[in-house]
Amino acid sequence: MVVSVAHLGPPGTYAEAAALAYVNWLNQRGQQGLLCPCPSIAQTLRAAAQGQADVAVVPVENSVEGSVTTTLDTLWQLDKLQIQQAHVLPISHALLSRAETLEEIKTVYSHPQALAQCQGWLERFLPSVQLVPMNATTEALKYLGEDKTAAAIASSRAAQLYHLPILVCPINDYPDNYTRFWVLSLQPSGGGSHTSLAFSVPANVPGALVKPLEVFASRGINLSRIESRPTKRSLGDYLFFTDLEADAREASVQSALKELTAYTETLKIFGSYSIVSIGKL
Ligand SMILES: O=C(O)C(=O)Cc1ccccc1
Repeated sequence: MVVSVAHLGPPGTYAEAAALAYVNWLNQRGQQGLLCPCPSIAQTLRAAAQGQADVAVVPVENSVEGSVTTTLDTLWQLDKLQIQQAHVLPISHALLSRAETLEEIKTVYSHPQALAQCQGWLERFLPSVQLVPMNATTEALKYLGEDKTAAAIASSRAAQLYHLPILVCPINDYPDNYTRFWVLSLQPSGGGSHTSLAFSVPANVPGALVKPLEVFASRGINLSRIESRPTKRSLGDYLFFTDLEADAREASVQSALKELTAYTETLKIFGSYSIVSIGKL
């Protein structure tokens, strides 16, 4: 069987690199993967949720810029996708352009995460350019051939794919720049070292968050991340995305999740999975 793997396109994105890492992992187990580029992160997740692709590979968190909020918000809405794996990828950004010098550049295109991860470099070396956010780091690359005043922030792999010169690399503000990607599908997750879930609390009262957290603390279950997102119902009303350093099949986690339902309004469990690291770490 060929596994179709939806990811943020056009080809050459960091999400595609993560999807390729997953396809490699499949190949080592005698399976084939087929890459399916999608126009946005939300559409990537929907492709898997609606069965147009077998799995979706999406960025979820960056070590410098934090959460990829579209991923968290779409996952909460879609409900039924389960995390199969996490991949951690080192991210090295390059400035791609047909310009010969930095002085010629008037516009820089990229994904908002990439623009944010290079903001210090951009302020220092290109303080007057117009920064244009795109759906993906590679979205503007096909236009760079015609316009010498345009540049884009993307990977060196993207530069090769689109036959574009690299003017400067790396340009990310922090050398230790990593992004975590999730591989999700409609299949039940296979278990592993981490469990991700999200919940809303019944009322905005003192202790509304302490109680759910105590459920884990009292059982010695470590949380590796907690991230709040607006419920979009009213100002100050939040969802809490939480990662546990434990497998949901462990008895202590099972009993914690059972108790948690008493202190939460809606609880969604996105599954237990292992983390695969790629490249230098
Ligand atoms: O646009 C891309 O290439 C993506 O995969 C999104 C992204 C952007 C910057 C860092 C990590 C992921």
